[in-house]
Amino acid sequence: MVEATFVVIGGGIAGVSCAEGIAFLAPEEPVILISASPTVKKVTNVRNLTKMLSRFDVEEQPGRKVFESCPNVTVVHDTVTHLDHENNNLTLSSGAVVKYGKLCVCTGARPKLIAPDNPHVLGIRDTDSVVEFQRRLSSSRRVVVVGNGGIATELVHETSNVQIVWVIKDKHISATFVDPGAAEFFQEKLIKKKDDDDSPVVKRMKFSVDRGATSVSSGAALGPDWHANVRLSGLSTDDVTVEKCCEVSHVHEGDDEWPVYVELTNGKRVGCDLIVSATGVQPNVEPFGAAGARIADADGGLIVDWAMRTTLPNIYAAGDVCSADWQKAPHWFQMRLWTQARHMGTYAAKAMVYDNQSEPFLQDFAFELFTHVTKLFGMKVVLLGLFNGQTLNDEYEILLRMTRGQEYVKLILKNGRLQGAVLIGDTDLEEMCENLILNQLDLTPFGEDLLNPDIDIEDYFD
Ligand SMILES: Cc1cc2nc3c(=O)[nH]c(=O)nc-3n(C[C@H](O)[C@H](O)[C@H](O)COP(=O)(O)OP(=O)(O)OC[C@H]3O[C@@H](n4cnc5c(N)ncnc54)[C@H](O)[C@@H]3O)c2cc1C
Ligand SMILES: NC(=O)C1=CN([C@@H]2O[C@H](COP(=O)(O)OP(=O)(O)OC[C@H]3O[C@@H](n4cnc5c(N)ncnc54)[C@H](O)[C@@H]3O)[C@@H](O)[C@H]2O)C=CC1
Repeated sequence: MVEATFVVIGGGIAGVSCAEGIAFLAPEEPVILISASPTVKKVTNVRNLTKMLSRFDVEEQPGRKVFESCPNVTVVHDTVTHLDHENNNLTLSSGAVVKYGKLCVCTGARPKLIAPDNPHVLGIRDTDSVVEFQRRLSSSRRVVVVGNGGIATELVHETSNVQIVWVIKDKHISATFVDPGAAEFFQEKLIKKKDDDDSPVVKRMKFSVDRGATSVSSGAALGPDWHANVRLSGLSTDDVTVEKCCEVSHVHEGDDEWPVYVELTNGKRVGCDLIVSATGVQPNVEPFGAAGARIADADGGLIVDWAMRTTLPNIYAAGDVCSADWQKAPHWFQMRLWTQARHMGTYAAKAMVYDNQSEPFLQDFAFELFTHVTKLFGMKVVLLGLFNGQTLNDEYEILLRMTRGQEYVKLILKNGRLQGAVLIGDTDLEEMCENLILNQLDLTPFGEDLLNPDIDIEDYFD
């Protein structure tokens, strides 16, 4: 049996940030990081766009290299198969037993697939799954993409030479991140230009709305721009058909024409070579058995309090595997994203080191405001605060500014105060919006001038 004061499970962003944080705060204490993946994720090149909004790169590196400057951290490449929380120990697939003083579970999540046992259904999570997708796509004429979140949006934009049937539950595309107005704005962006092709490729969009319808592998999740160096190309010509307000009701065996068919709740039957299920994630809690299930919420995430503590003694959790269950700041909520995985991992380290010590510690400022920067359809997208009016029960006003093909700015206001913002394109408004959400200044005197491009509103607030 090996033993360490601190043990972290998971070599993704949350686990590595947690182990790095402990190594910094408690350099004399032994730390063991256990990762099922041979490489671990290292956050590099952090660029702060505002006080709270940052961008970074993620590199996959051997664990030894990532922690070469942290002699108290040992990286073990193995899989945890069992937790004995009464005796504070873990069993690994090699049979080894690791005893912990404090444990942080950062085992991430895996794709929640619509038909997990069907060989024609694929989920995207780690490098292996992308390689598999790339291989299968290269011999595909038509792919059905199910889901309307980040992965589906990226795939529809990034793949070429293939017919795509995009099956979404909602009335508009990319609904996880944007409203119908921004979705409309993006449709024009489906005219894309690929580096490997001199002429622009025009994506034709056909929409079909059924208004009556109601609406795996052990690697770490991919990093930013994961598709940048991967050629995702099929065997046909570009064509995207969006099937709105519907779901897949059945997956049927194929015939001479198509290897597989999906039946949709709008009554259509679509033949294809491959189905990508981009339908969200499911936290990895299986190794924690009945105890894990007891301390998880309905979505399967390990419930954590404001100090990232689960309800089991000495066990913390961070990143995609956990479900935040504390009195949240008015403009923050959880989404399973890498900035949150990083903040949670770093903050769990602080909680693990300082818990039970007389020195009190406060919750990190990162949990005051939801921030996310990403790219959708090749455009910069910044999401701040209650960007979709979350928790406001439709009691808010919207201020909108749009320049076709260039920018889309949506501000969410309640009682004259800014609650959230969607900033698409190079708007340069992120800092101002962040400040206005945090300080809750009454903006009523400005009216619509808040978004008047001829008035430099930032001068008022500096
Ligand atoms: C295709 C794709 C694109 C994405 N794009 C974005 C984006 O643009 N912006 C964004 O913010 N987020 C994005 N995300 C989400 C982001 O990647 C995740 O939220 C984040 O990486 C989660 O980090 P994590 O450390 O919690 O989990 P993971 O990265 O999943 O890491 C979990 C780790 O735990 C290990 N593990 C699991 N079980 C065990 C076990 N039993 N024993 C030992 N080790 C174990 C795994 O090997 C892995 O190392 C994307 C995700 C995907 C899949
Ligand atoms: N740019 C970004 O920020 C990106 C973030 N991600 C993150 O990676 C993770 C996985 O991404 P996604 O799978 O896109 O998850 P997601 O949670 O973003 O979206 C899931 C989508 O699937 C739909 N869905 C769920 N069950 C369905 C069903 N049975 N039939 C049809 N549709 C169904 C939901 O309505 C939703 O649109 C998420 O945590 C996501 O936030 C992924 C890619 C890019």
